[in-house]
Amino acid sequence: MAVRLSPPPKHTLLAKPAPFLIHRPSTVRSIHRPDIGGPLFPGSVGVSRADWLSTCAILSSKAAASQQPDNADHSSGSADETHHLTTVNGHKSLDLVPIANLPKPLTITDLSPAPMHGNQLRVAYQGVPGAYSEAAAGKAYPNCEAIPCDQFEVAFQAVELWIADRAVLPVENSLGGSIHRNYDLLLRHRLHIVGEVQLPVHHCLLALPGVRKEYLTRVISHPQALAQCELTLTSLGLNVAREAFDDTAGAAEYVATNGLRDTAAIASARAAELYGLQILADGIQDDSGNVTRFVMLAREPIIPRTDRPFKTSIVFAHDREGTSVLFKVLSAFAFRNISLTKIESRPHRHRPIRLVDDANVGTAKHFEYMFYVDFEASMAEVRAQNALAEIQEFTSFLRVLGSYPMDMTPWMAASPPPPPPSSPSSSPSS
Ligand SMILES: O=C(O)C(=O)C[C@]1(C(=O)O)C=C[C@@H](O)C=C1
Repeated sequence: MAVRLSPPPKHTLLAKPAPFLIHRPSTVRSIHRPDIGGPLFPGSVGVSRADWLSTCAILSSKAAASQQPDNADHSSGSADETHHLTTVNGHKSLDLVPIANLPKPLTITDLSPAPMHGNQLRVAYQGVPGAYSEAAAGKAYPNCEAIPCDQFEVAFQAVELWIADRAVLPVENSLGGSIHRNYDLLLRHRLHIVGEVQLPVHHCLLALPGVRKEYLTRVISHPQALAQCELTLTSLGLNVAREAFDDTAGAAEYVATNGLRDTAAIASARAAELYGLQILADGIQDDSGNVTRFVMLAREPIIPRTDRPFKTSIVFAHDREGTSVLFKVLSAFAFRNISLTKIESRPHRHRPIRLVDDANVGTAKHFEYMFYVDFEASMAEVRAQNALAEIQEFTSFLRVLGSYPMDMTPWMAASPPPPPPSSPSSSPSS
């Protein structure tokens, strides 16, 4: 059963910010922890699971101590965030399309006690079967049972409530940039990043059989997919409106179930197969090397190691005037020869604006940010521990989101997609 949170619009680009609040009083600065008998980051390389868990817990507790509860938001954020669009049920469907057999995405109201399951790993993703996120789940966890969820938020909660064991969620695309919604949700929820997977994304223009490009008046898809194909759509000479949809495969399903002959969807070849659509154009992403990076989330962190390349993701905020804090943070990595692979800033929802009073020139309004940084080192390395210990001295909030193996799989633009994982209705759990 798929009961939805609220009757959502079919498509939207409107943003409603998620009002999460997070702040730690600036007095909590010391890295010396008498309660654990020493410094936060012990200088030993081989951390035990208990050490690592307590390190995470300590960092997390700083956030938890000052985080204000907020359950009010279940809606979408900015244009490249997820939107509350419904998949289309109960509409006329094509005879050839076995859509009724496909699993329906989980919704907030489905998040009740975990169902019985076998020993197959259950992996939550956002979207419906045929979404790139489903393929990413299959690449991250071959042979998993992929569980579709209608929103990113639901995928987080599915893991927290033991309905799923893992979630695999997109965080950035090489053309479209960051998926901001998931950055915000990483902070609001308590899951740990335990891995990453990079998926080549090969888009197709899909329409009902017999439909020609000239018939099209609109193209629907996930905002990221629309952004990734913008130039190609124009060069194809399509004079069409672009409309945002919850996920690429959901857009394909919508075209199919509603018999729309003036609308095409941007989605995967697998979505074409699942929903009985024809491929009008193949490889329409603006760059053949288009790739989306997904993170794997779990309730427990993994023990960081040093025997293979690791990446660590952190988020921090500071409450000091001036510009030097960011410089100091970056220096803490640079001095230790630690490469950063990503830096992202998001509004500091608790204190988005700081007024700086300058008697001579008026009142300046500075925006405040949460900074997300990924760096190439394992938390089992002393240099990473020392870098974070130093950073904690001049930040007001610091949390390790995860320390996890880097995705080192060789990647070629033309490589075939991984085989799809099984889904609840297509293969019984063992
Ligand atoms: O809509 C899908 O198929 C998704 O899996 C989502 C998503 C995204 O959020 O960026 C994932 C990969 C592609 O970059 C396009 C869309």
